Amino acid sequence: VAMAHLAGRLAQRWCPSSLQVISFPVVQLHLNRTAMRASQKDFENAMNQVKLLKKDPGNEVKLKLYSLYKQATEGPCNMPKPGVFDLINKAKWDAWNALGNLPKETARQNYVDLVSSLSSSLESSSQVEPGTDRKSTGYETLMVTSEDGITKIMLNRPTKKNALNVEMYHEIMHALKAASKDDSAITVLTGNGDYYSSGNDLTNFTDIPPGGVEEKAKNGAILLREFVGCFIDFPKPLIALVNGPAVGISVTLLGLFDAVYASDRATFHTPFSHLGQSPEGCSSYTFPKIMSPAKATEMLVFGKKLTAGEACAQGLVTEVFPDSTFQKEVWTRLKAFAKLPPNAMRISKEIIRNREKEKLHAVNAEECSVLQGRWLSDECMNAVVNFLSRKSKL
Ligand SMILES: CCCCCCCCCCC/C=C/C(=O)SCCNC(=O)CCNC(=O)[C@H](O)C(C)(C)COP(=O)(O)OP(=O)(O)OC[C@H]1O[C@@H](n2cnc3c(N)ncnc32)[C@H](O)[C@@H]1OP(=O)(O)O
Repeated sequence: VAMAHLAGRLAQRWCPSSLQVISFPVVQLHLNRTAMRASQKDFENAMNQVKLLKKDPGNEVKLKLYSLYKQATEGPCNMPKPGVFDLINKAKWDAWNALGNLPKETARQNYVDLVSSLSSSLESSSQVEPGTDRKSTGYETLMVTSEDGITKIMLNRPTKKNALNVEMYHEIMHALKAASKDDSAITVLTGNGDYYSSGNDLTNFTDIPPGGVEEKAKNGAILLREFVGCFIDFPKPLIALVNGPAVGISVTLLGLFDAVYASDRATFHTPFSHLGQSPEGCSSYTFPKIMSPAKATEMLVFGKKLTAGEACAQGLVTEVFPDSTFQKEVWTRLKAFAKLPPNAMRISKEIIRNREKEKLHAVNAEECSVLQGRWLSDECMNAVVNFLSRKSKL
């Protein structure tokens, strides 16, 4: 009740004059002209574009804009944390602080990318006919952009370390289906902020439907099976850019990608036993094949966290880059890949992957069915309650 009350107060304070939060970074603009770089002009243009947005992009996006602006202009957050009752400033501080040591240049680029995706999605969503699926143009939990033959799907809940809530599972499936049909040659999945993803959002376990926990677990297994199925069936080269730590399902899915590039800040952690759960994303099959059964056991059963270097040595990661040059180096490479003949790439992927597809779908079905049982276990319920009660979320 207290949380709902706080959320209501936040919404009341933020909703009225649509762009209240995003106007803040704009009026506080103090450009450090001596530090100008190539993208400074884009950054300034993006700030102007923000003022012209016709629709309110929502509080989560406005906080994102605010935090990227602060990171791009001032660097990592070193302000004292506002008190718990200073709700708006605390939310802003949290968003900025969540960016950790994200370099100023990357923050500036992310700000520009975010504004560009907003401008196109909010403009075109105002043109869609009534009844058209709004998610084909605007996403709540993702930033999807397509240029230079590359569709980029960016997980966009940085203040929650890009944890996958139910909406995000649906939006990723939607984005993958759209990317499989668009005219891009390759598709990239990455994370916004300091994390790639912290895996399944543990609050997914909290809203229990009238049918009780059994119904919840059954629906969860159906959703998970469909979600992983989209990765198994994805027809174009699918590349993960692991920009920071990855946890749980965001790690296991990597076995279904065609290439995995990681920043040296990334770590790979699958604490399934700690959570009373079991492996998914076909990792019970792909990981032993990729890295040997014993190494897979260390990760999937004992929850050993790997550095990017270790994950690369074990074949889960294709190549590791220093964080400071990660974005520049991988995007140069991806742009070159995207110029290759797209049909040849699809066909080559097909021949590499297709003979495994049936097996992967069977593994996926089995893993989901086992997890459905785990979600009802005391071990799992206790672990989720422990996480959520850590900060009085229950
Ligand atoms: C029956 C249910 C059906 C469900 C629907 C289908 C589900 C399919 C499920 C597929 C199976 C997937 C399995 C997994 O992925 S297992 C892995 C789950 N993830 C975790 O256990 C990670 C939990 N998070 C953490 O340990 C830490 O947050 C982390 C180490 C990632 C970062 O720590 P740090 O101290 O740096 O930051 P905070 O903890 O303060 O995090 C910032 C805020 O983000 C929230 N957060 C982060 N991760 C999650 C998460 N996974 N779930 C929910 N919330 C998360 C965190 O609470 C903070 O929020 P506040 O600022 O509001 O406090």
